Amino acid sequence: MPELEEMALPTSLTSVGSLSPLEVEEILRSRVLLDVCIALLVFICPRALPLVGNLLSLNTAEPWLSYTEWGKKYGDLLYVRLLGQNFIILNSENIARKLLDQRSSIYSDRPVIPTNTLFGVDFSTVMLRYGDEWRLHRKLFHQALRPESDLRYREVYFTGAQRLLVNILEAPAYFDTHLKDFVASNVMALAYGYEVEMRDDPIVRTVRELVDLLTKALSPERTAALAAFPFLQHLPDWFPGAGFKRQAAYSRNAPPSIVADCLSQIDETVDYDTQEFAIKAVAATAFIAGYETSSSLLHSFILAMLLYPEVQTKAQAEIDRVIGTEKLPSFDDRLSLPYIDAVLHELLRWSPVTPLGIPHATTTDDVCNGYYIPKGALVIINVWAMSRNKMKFDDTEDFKPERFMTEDGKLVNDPATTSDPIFGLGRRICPGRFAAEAFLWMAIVSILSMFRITKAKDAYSKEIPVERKFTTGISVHPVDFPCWFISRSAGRERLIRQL
Ligand code: HEM
Repeated sequence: MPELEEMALPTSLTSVGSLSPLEVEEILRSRVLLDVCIALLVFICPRALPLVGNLLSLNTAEPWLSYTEWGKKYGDLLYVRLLGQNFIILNSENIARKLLDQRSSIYSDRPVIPTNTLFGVDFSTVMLRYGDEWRLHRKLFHQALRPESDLRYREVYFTGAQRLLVNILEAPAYFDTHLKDFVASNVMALAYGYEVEMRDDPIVRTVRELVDLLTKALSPERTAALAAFPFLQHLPDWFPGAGFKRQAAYSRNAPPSIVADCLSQIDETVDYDTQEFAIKAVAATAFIAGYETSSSLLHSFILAMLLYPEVQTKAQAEIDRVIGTEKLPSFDDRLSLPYIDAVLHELLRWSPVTPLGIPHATTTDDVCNGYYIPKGALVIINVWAMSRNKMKFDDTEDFKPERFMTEDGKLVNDPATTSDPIFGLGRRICPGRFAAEAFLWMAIVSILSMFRITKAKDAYSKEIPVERKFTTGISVHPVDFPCWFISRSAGRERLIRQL
């Protein structure tokens, strides 16, 4: 494989970790890093396609298991040069905070990834280069999704959770679809103030298919198929709300949403078109960025409850003790339910949905701990390794909410759930984190209050084993598994059936 020679480190750079071609190959076994690389690789050098084929044939099952090893083997900062592109991999939270938080003016760009343009999603906040357009997007997100705005959406999350429970009661085998619909309804409400139908909403279905396609698009083997879907370049027009034009007055009476908030704040005297395009883009991004990540986490939550029934029992005991067995939990109960918050925090740690974050890029050269980091380098946040930091957490593969509880049963406050590296770092940190953690909490507490989740049984009444397995890609999702939902409260069932 002669091309691998090119991956060796150039002597002009002070290498962070000096890797032999074999070691580089080992790192490339990670399918997720590969996903990032391939998109760039095909862009930088189309002739590299045969190499892409070779790399894809590597054994890539459970790639993140090796992410924890990188730090141990190569240190906190790892440098890989691949076909002319510099990759810096941050393996520890300390170093990541030092660079991305404290030197955020250098580390807040994004690499140019050709799939975005091909799929017509280059408008998305997530992949915008560091500059004025991105700043305008962040301002709009901040107006709509800052922590104080959360209160306005509580009713939406609560109603959505009740619908989720009804859907699971009626068609438990499709729980994954119901979880996705729950997330979709929240994100649609956040973005557009749009109230989705109880089940199988046509707009949600269309957008869900699109997001599925986009998630797959980031996987390298699909790159070749991109040119086949030029219609996706018209993506923003597919979204509800895209038809609005100069309706700022109308929006003031509309339900709260990103679009309504932004329209009501629009400055009609300056550059209206730029602002209007940014509002559409921000709303569409909210769906793309929030949907897959949040529904994957909820699917992982069900998996964790199956694999750790003792955690489920403890959480349900807390709910029944605090609110009784007849009432449905609401946000007013949150402070009295610390263990449920610990479950949420542990879920984020146990199942980092984007194990290598979303790559940042440097805007100028930098030096860190005596190492030279070049301008334009791709900066990968090894979230997986951070969540497996043995200095911070013991038994890292176990689901143990107790690690976020004090001995006297209080929640450990520091750090807050929303500052978990799963939401990224620095200026590009996820602006949807406050909303996401609120509606995830609502879903978790509602499901636990209503159902005992157990392993499914086969025709011989034998439990069907469940394993913790995830798909690969830039964001990961648990592989489908069967399970049963057993109603635990006739009183609660009556309440939600009144809907
Ligand atoms: C649990 C669910 C979620 C997770 C785990 C998550 C995770 C992330 C991560 C890792 C990033 C990249 C941060 C970085 O570059 O350092 C990100 C960016 C982003 N997320 Fe989220 N996210 C979630 C939910 C949401 C929701 C619900 C929304 C919107 C309503 C949202 C909107 C965004 C946007 C707009 C960006 C791009 C920020 C930028 O590039 O400046 N996310 N998210």
